[in-house]
Amino acid sequence: MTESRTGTPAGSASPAGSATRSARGPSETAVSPTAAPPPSGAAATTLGELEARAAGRRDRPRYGHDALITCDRLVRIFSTDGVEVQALQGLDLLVREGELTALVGASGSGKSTLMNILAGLDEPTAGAAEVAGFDLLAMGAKDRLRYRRDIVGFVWQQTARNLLPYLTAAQNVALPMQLRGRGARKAARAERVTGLLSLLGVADCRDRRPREMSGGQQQRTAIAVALANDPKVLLADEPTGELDSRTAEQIFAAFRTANERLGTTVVIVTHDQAVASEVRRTVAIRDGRTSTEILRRTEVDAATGQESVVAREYAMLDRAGRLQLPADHTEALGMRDRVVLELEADHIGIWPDDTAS
Ligand SMILES: Nc1ncnc2c1ncn2[C@@H]1O[C@H](COP(=O)(O)OP(=O)(O)OP(=O)(O)O)[C@@H](O)[C@H]1O
Repeated sequence: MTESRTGTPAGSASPAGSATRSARGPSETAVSPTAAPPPSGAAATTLGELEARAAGRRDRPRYGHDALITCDRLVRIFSTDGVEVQALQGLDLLVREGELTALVGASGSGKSTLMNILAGLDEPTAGAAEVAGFDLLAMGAKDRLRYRRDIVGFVWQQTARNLLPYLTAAQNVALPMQLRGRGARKAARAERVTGLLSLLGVADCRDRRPREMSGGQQQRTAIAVALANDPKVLLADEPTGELDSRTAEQIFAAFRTANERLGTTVVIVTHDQAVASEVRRTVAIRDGRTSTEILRRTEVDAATGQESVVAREYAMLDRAGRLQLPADHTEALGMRDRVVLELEADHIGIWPDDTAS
């Protein structure tokens, strides 16, 4: 430990803060390019340099420019009987087109709140949210309707909520297309219904009503309904919550099929660890913010040619430079309230507050 370390509240470390004192190493500029004072004797920053720096910032691509879903410091506050609950507390999330992402998190962490906002069913209190070019805070009633009909499809946990009980599977799938009321003719619609039901493995259920189907068949039909109008994004909130683990696996396979065969971007909220570990990207939400992310990739052993999936966990650094440290890490080292940071050439060290004892 050296004097250059900076105390920072534990669980929300701000590396940008540490760079101001620990000004050394190649990563210094990447962390806080403007914070370090010029070395003594160095020429003061010229007006030209300042202008060039400002122009560089102007020309930087905007946050989320290449993402299909962008949540930028999203806040949702619920007020009931004078009590405020901050369900989302500045959540950042980017999802690129074609991704299949699982969202996990403890009960009450804000997952459903986020899904309802992305589905266009609820509006955030502050921040920005954009999906496929639709600004979810600014869109009017007409755009909201078009957004919910054409851009997003939704599958709920409760199988009964996804399908109309008095319609057959085929009629349920045809309904969103009929409600859209333009484009495809009747024959083309019927062909799409048949195609979706067989893609999802429930062609044999086409003339059955929901009560004549198993829970798994109902959820697969629900995915077909959600895909009827060829949405860009398919959202699902605990879609396997009411199913046994084998059926849950089949439902998850159906989401994967939609993702791989139709190119639909899929975001699934799940408690099911087996489901979460099946996807390439799992994002964890904690206290209304994205906290950690697990990325999985396939590696091929150069010697044996054998393939294996390698998972790596990342902590999220938000746009304000805040880093959420996993609770098991901070608890293991007795980190509370403040930690000590040190900027090194290729990493930032974090230590428990040595004045605490
Ligand atoms: N309509 C509402 N009115 C008041 N508070 C709400 C409302 N909806 C959600 N909340 C609160 O916001 C917080 C986040 O809730 P949310 O349902 O998003 O969590 P979750 O992560 O989906 O939980 P679970 O896994 O149990 O479904 C909770 O404290 C919840 O009580």
